[in-house]
Amino acid sequence: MAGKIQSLSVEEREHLLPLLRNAQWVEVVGRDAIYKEFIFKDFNQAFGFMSRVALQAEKMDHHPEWFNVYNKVQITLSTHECGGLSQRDVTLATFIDQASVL
Ligand SMILES: C[C@H](O)[C@H](O)[C@H]1CNC2=NC(N)=NC(=O)C2=N1
Repeated sequence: MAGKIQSLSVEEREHLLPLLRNAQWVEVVGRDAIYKEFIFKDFNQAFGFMSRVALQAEKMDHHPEWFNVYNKVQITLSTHECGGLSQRDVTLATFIDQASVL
């Protein structure tokens, strides 16, 4: 197994959280996690997006918590291993944003 995943440091948070907020990710209240809602034209678009994210999540071995109804996909990212936000969440969030506009 790879080394322990580190929670984001205070300095990393000061740098990264404003970037995530600019991209409409919000910090979850009461939990060290980020959340964003995506709305698509229809279920087909939403599920295509989810398929792209699923393949990447498997590659990264880092998986979103998500909820889908029809054209809506709500996603929460956090790293269980460190009990909060890690660089992996930032990397996956960036991928997810790119995958949402394909
Ligand atoms: C055993 C497996 O590698 C771990 O449970 C992985 C899988 N996917 C994961 N996904 C997320 N979001 N956080 C984790 O800590 C995590 N750990």
